[in-house]
Amino acid sequence: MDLSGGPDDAQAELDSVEAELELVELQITELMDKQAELTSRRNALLQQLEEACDAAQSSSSSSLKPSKADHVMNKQEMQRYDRRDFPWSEKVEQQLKDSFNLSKFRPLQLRAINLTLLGKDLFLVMPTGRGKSLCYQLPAVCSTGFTLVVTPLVSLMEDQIMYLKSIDVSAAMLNASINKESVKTVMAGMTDVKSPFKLLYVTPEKIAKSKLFMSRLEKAYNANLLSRIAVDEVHCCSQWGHDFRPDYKLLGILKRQFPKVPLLGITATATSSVLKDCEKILCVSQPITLTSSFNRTNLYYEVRKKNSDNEASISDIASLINSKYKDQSGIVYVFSQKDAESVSTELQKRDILAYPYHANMDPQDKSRVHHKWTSNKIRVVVATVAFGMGIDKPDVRFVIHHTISKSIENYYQESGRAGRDDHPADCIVYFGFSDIFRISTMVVMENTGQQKLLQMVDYCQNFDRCRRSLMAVHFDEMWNEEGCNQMCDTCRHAQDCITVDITQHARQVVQILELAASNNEKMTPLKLTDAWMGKGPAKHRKMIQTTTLSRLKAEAVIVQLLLRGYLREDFSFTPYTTYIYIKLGRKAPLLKSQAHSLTMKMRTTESEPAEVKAVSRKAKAKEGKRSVESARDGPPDNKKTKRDLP
Ligand SMILES: Nc1ncnc2c1ncn2[C@H]1C[C@H](O)[C@@H](COP(=O)(O)OP(=O)(O)OP(=O)(O)O)O1
Ligand SMILES: [Mg+2]
Ligand SMILES: [Zn+2]
Repeated sequence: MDLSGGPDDAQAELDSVEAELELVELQITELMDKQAELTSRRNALLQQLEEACDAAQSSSSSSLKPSKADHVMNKQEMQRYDRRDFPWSEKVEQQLKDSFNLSKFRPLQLRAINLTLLGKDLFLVMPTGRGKSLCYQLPAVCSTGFTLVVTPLVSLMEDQIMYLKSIDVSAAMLNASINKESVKTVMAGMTDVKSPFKLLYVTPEKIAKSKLFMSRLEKAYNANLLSRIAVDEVHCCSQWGHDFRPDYKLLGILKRQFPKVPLLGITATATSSVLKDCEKILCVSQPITLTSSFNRTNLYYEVRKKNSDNEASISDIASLINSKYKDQSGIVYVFSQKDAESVSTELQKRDILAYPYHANMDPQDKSRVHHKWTSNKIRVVVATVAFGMGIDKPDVRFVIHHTISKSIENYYQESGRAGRDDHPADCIVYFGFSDIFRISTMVVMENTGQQKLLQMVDYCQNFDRCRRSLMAVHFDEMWNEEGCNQMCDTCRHAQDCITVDITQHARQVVQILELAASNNEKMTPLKLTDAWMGKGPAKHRKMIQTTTLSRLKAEAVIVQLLLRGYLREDFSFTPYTTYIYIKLGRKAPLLKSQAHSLTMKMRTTESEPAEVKAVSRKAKAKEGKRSVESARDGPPDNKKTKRDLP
């Protein structure tokens, strides 16, 4: 080894080699991520092709195929459970009309009902508002004994019991608000061969904590009176589901103690990995999973930029409600209880009959608001997520998010309150930069909280892909772009979007953060944007290149850099609050390479500052070969600023 230049030179070269190695490793990681993404896409397509071939073969050949296990049946094999010649079919049809006053089944309902009546364990994944409850209510009415229904919320139970009473189906519930006398009556009814109720609703806590209840269940089981177990909102079993509830974890006892009773797990929002987890927790082996498309075809999805001025943002919402949705019923979702109070007051000031709803209100006040809204005495409920599962008003014409949801699953559930009568309805999110960080501090403790929030941000920041296609990813669904039918803003306004080169912008942001780090200064998202826009302290302005992008665009670039890993959030906890700072992400060093370039999609509807240039096809083709010259393509030197970075 030649150390003739002395140890200092060697050290300097070693540093530079190490820096370069780090860069190469990053590039390899990026390529490997891309490879994983493409491989998974290829596998999904191969599976789709295989299924299509299977289907073609089975319809063209009359010979019997070797029968597969039920839980891996393909679509054609599943169709035999849509028949109407089972021993119970006549009764099922009759009850559908006579008790439930419905004329026909919606997709998958009959299949689910036949499968559970055949005694199969079943997971049913169906979009919000599509009628999952019927899949256990109707079998309950057609079976001897009673169906045990596990439900996460007392309010859900009460709603269902109220509804069942109204159609003369006998149902009972056990929860903390039931008096001792009624508990006794219900417990006695569980083993009464005359079955005074067809459905018994309980919370998971009841099963986990009441030995008396478990012993009654056992008696009912031995007397063949426990006909079925339905676990509603089954995703609550899994830590990976968005509404995890610890007591759901103990429900495995049901299948272990009562193995002969068919179990029906129901949800609108479980991914396949969540379902696998639920399967383990509930101790069901290889249940049949019925999944209907998550797609609610009558819902129009749209994202709007939220005005950073609070008053103005509420005025935007109010004028929308007062014009497009005049006299119609809707929900405005907000971030906090405080927001629920203040936004509803502001909407009232603007002539909208709006009331707040949140977890901290008296139960009577909550049910009063719910009731008045259901009976159209008030038009708008301004609610936190407490107003969600089980809200079943058919004619909700709009669900507006004043603040983004904390995950796509949550958004799907919340927006799913709209249009349950199958008539068109709108789901609109107001997407604001500072809201991202408000929610971030709330979800920081959750294992996958940050990741899920960023997926929601990605949904909002996206301008070119169909909003439904982004949701499909979360429900493991293969998405065919035609399925949207122009029912989202990106499909409807696809032409309003261009690709812009943001490499130079990204470098400027990175430089600001490097400078801040060298001064031991922490940058909040607001401070970073201000500094970049030349609104920071004068001493900084001399040292950094400020941007001529509009604030909205500058924020969009920062969000994009966060989403792509060039920036990251960093949290600092005090006993009173959590602070959020922006730091360099793991991909930031890639920007050191002149060949590296970054693009993003932007809306053209807002006027474009000169330096954000659309990337032409030609330029894109050259992207791989970008060099020092293209780095000079950046913004013209801003007169106010001087480049003086270390
Ligand atoms: N076959 C049908 N025909 C017409 N309406 C139906 C049918 N089945 C159910 N419904 C109605 C009844 C309810 O008002 C509405 C929603 O049903 P429900 O069972 O509460 O939805 P869900 O449980 O799938 O939604 P969520 O996920 O929000 O709980 O649909
Ligand atoms: Mg339901
Ligand atoms: Zn679309």
